[in-house]
Amino acid sequence: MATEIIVLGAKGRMGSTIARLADNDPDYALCAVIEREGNTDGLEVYSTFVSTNLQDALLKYPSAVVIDFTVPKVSLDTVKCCKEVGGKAVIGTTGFSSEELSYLKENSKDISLLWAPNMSVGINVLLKILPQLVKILGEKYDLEISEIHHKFKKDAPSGTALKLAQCLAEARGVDLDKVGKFCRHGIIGERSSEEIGVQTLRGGDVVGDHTVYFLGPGERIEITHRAHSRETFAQGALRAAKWLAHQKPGKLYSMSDVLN
Ligand SMILES: NC(=O)C1=CN([C@@H]2O[C@H](COP(=O)(O)OP(=O)(O)OC[C@H]3O[C@@H](n4cnc5c(N)ncnc54)[C@H](O)[C@@H]3O)[C@@H](O)[C@H]2O)C=CC1
Ligand SMILES: O=C(O)C1=N[C@H](C(=O)O)C[C@H](O)C1
Repeated sequence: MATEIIVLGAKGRMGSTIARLADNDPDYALCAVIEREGNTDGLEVYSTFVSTNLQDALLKYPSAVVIDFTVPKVSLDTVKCCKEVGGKAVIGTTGFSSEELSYLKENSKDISLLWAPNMSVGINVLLKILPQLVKILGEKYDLEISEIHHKFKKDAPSGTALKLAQCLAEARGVDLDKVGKFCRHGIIGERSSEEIGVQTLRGGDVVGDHTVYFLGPGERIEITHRAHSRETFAQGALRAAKWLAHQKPGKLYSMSDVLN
């Protein structure tokens, strides 16, 4: 049976990619496309329910999974709405504060909720193998991350870079809030061995590049993931929705649960 989908932020770079793919794939039924008020022009191309109100769409299609790639404030409202009406949601939005992420976790006890800052297979496989590299290479290898994104991106560092940094910190058994180095400028002194640097570049139309560096004595390893197209994230989001449609609430799911 086709998985019913509601796409929120349907005119965005990600929302439009997801809506187009879902509309052309018999495994999915695009039940509704939602945009902010004053920004729905052109959405009639999908021949589906067009609205500025998620609650209306969820009441009409109670079994549908909401896919939300918008901004943090809107995604928090999505969670609230799903809780009130009884919906499920896949959230790809990044830039949440730690309090906002706690809100997602808290509500995942009551609604089926998945959040992942990067829905590509490649990044999620990388997250699985990084801890092994950290442990094998040991303390002599300094850990750094860089990310490049298009000039329209609003949050920094990227959600993926933060997730990668979190993964490295956990593998080393340290607290990212203490060892994360998000800016270097001026006479900063020598690098400490425990710090994990995260650097941001912005420009042009880069879809999303992430590099993890292991900088050791006499050598270095650089592992780079480059997204060639937003379709790689969109396919991940659709796969996550298909999976989430059959999950009960209980925890804040992530892509590692889907790809298991
Ligand atoms: N998890 C992942 O794999 C990925 C996550 N992202 C994240 O997804 C988010 C969106 O990225 P883009 O699509 O590039 O942004 P975008 O700015 O192109 O799209 C956001 C869309 O949300 C709409 N929107 C705003 N308020 C709304 C409301 N109240 N109701 C309905 N729609 C509303 C906007 O009008 C816009 O069309 C960002 O946080 C980005 O970092 C982006 C790519 C992949
Ligand atoms: O805003 C984007 O474009 C992207 N955002 C995500 C992030 O913040 O990590 C994922 C991807 O790299 C594209």
